[in-house]
Amino acid sequence: MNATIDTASVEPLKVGSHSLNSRLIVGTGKYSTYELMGEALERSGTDCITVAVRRERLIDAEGRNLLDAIDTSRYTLLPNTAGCFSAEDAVRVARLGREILLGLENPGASWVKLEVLSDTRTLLPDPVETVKATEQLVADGFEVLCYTSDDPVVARRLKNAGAASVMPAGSPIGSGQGILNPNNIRICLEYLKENDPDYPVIVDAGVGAASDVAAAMELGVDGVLLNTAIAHAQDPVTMADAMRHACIAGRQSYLSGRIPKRLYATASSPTEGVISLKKS
Ligand SMILES: CC(=O)[C@@H](O)[C@H](O)COP(=O)(O)O
Repeated sequence: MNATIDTASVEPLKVGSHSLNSRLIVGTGKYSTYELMGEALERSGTDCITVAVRRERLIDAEGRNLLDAIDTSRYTLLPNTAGCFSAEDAVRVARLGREILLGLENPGASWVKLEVLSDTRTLLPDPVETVKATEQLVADGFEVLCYTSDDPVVARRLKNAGAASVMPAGSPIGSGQGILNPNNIRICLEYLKENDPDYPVIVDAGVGAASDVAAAMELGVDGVLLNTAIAHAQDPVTMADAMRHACIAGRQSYLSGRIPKRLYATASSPTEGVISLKKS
């Protein structure tokens, strides 16, 4: 199956100096085998995949390097700082990721997905450390994509700190709860796109099913980043396909302009000039 056909029907996603054909960014963790991961990534139609830079995520139990299992000429890699709990740690890991990707001559060397977590139970982002790390990484020349909560005030701070994209969570990482607070995402969009309609806002984390991706895209976000919903699906490859369709459908639906919701019905066929039955 050719996974590139549908992506032509939506405009590219622009983030900093990068232009992506698919609006879906897919993670590389949690797959039972590298082979399954490769097939799912291909079927998702993505051209951008995110990779955790920490050694324990790059090298598996058999000593195989994740990057050897990926066709790095096909995807833009987005290194991420998963597993970091302080700005200092995240900045160090981001720099390490840049060195690795420079070695691979992958365009992903210029950017980083910043995750600075507060604790292992919730994996919620630490807003103070995230802002601090963003400032340092921007000063160091990175294009920073910030994983954050759906708090609009923090989202605005991150943009003001120079983030190339702000990525509010739909719900906690790996929880599969979908978009818990669409109104907060709406306010994030309003704050972040004020005077800057092309500023990229990407929902990152919490997706459980394809309908969550479509719902996020219909809110007007520019893309979705997800991992667990594909990797832990009973059939990851078919779920990847569903995610691809949902992302495109959600974007098209958003751009088409939905009808307003009404309390009462409006008839689908004309009520005027019809050889009429008696009105009751
Ligand atoms: C892969 C990655 O970067 C995750 O930390 C990300 O936030 C995705 O979350 P889900 O696994 O909930 O899709």
